[in-house]
Amino acid sequence: MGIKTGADYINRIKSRKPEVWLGGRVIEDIHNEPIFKQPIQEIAKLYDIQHDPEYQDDITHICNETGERVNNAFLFPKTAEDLQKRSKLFEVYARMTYGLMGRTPDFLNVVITSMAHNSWFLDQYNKDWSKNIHDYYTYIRDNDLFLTHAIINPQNDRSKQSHEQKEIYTHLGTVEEKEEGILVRGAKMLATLAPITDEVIIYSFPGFLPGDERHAVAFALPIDTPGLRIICREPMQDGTRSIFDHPLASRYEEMDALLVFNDVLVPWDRVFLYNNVEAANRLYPMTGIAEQPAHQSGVRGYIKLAFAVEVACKVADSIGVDGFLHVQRDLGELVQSVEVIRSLLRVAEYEYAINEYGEARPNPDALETIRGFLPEMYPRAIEIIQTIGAGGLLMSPTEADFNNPELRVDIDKYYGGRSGVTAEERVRVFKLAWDLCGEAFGQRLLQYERYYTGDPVRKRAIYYNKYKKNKNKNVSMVDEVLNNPKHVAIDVVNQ
Ligand SMILES: Cc1cc2nc3c(=O)[nH]c(=O)nc-3n(C[C@H](O)[C@H](O)[C@H](O)COP(=O)(O)OP(=O)(O)OC[C@H]3O[C@@H](n4cnc5c(N)ncnc54)[C@H](O)[C@@H]3O)c2cc1C
Ligand SMILES: O=C(O)Cc1ccc(O)c(O)c1
Repeated sequence: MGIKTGADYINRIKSRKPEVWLGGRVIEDIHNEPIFKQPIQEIAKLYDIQHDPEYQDDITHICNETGERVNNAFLFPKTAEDLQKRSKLFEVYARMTYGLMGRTPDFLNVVITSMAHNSWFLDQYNKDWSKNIHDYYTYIRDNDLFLTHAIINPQNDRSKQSHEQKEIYTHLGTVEEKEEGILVRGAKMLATLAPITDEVIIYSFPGFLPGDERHAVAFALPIDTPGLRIICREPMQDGTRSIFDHPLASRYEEMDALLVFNDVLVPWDRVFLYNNVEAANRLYPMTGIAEQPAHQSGVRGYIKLAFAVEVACKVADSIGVDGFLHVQRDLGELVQSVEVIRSLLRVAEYEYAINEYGEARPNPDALETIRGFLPEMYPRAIEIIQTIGAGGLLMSPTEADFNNPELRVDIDKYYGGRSGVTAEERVRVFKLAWDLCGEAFGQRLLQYERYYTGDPVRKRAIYYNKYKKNKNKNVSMVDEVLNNPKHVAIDVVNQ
């Protein structure tokens, strides 16, 4: 067992019956639901290219343990070469989806790999937990499964801890221990792509306090486990819009969902952490599940930013405005922002460190800096597309208009771009741009970039506080220039 095909993935979707709610109804046939059809095809492509000689060596390897070919997301990174192999996988998957799908299978498969690789951490608390994550890693690696995750509590009252919410099981928590496992109840968000995945893993960002014990759990389950209800947000498209009119929104929408656990049984062998506030708070910082997937996020974000920047340049060129100085200034800024992220990724990959457990981790400062700046650079790219495209972004005729011969003459005349750019060429670029910068689809992509890795405000504050702590340990240049006699300047004024 090892790499699977797109058809294998689609067959798994067909055989599962998760309880998915969308627009007030239960979706009986996920595979044939128009809203999910195209995204399923996009994920299937990622499975298929594992078998394509053009990509295979870049994104898969032979597993030492089984001798089977498996995806590079399952590699325990021990060397710089391993990090490069992973980076190549992230880049190939991101290029296939233009960085617009954030939670392709590589993301969570890297999370699971990282947890399993660092199972020494769980060992300190409970040997069963570390065995469970190892077995789970082997299971998803060998069956090449696709996961979603939900690590945030629903936004009820953020001024209170989980155990202080109005009702005790608003945030997901353990109800009781059973012979077969633990019974869990309550909700967790925001599970991207949940309806079209195989499994879900639950863990949490740190933030538990004493009293939150019942909420301090981590586990994984099949997505169609009885009692697990998936409530989808309103779709950004209806699944019937044409690729001509919505070249991106018609293909790359990632559904997001709230997960409600109605007394769901988690078998003991799927429990990775339970009833332990300290372990739950340390899981994220200690098991590499911040840095390793942040490498994926960084590469994917780089491709998405580069794509948006190319769209901005094409919009400007197609209507002949890129000769104006202020437009060149804005486009130059965007091209440089792509270079900043590309350079940070190189630092992350080349200035890696091997920890005492033999795991290679990309440079965390470079990754954290990407996390800090992408949520500013990507919205800026979108804003620049909006200001360069201006009114024209709203004025594109539809595919049906193009197909009507009575209108076509006017369309060809009045919708053409600068010399050499036909009406169809210009309109197609503008429709692409509108999907990114105007449509609800594009607004979600923006929101994703701001929040996929947590609240950017608190992330920056945490980073600053870490810097301050380390800075105090090192020699301060300011103290040195003021106090070190070797560096004190001769006081020429008073001499
Ligand atoms: C499109 C999209 C897809 C996502 N996909 C996933 C996914 O697949 N899986 C997953 O688990 N998560 C996913 N996330 C969720 C993501 O992890 C959260 O959005 C993120 O952690 C922020 O949490 P929140 O949205 O609950 O915002 P909140 O934490 O509620 O923040 C709301 C506002 O209040 C402020 N605030 C709240 N609490 C505090 C505090 N204690 N101190 C100071 N300020 C505070 C914040 O600064 C912010 O301005 C996704 C998010 C988006 C937007
Ligand atoms: O922080 C990152 O950039 C990567 C990331 C995002 C969301 C997660 O759930 C996670 O474990 C890691």
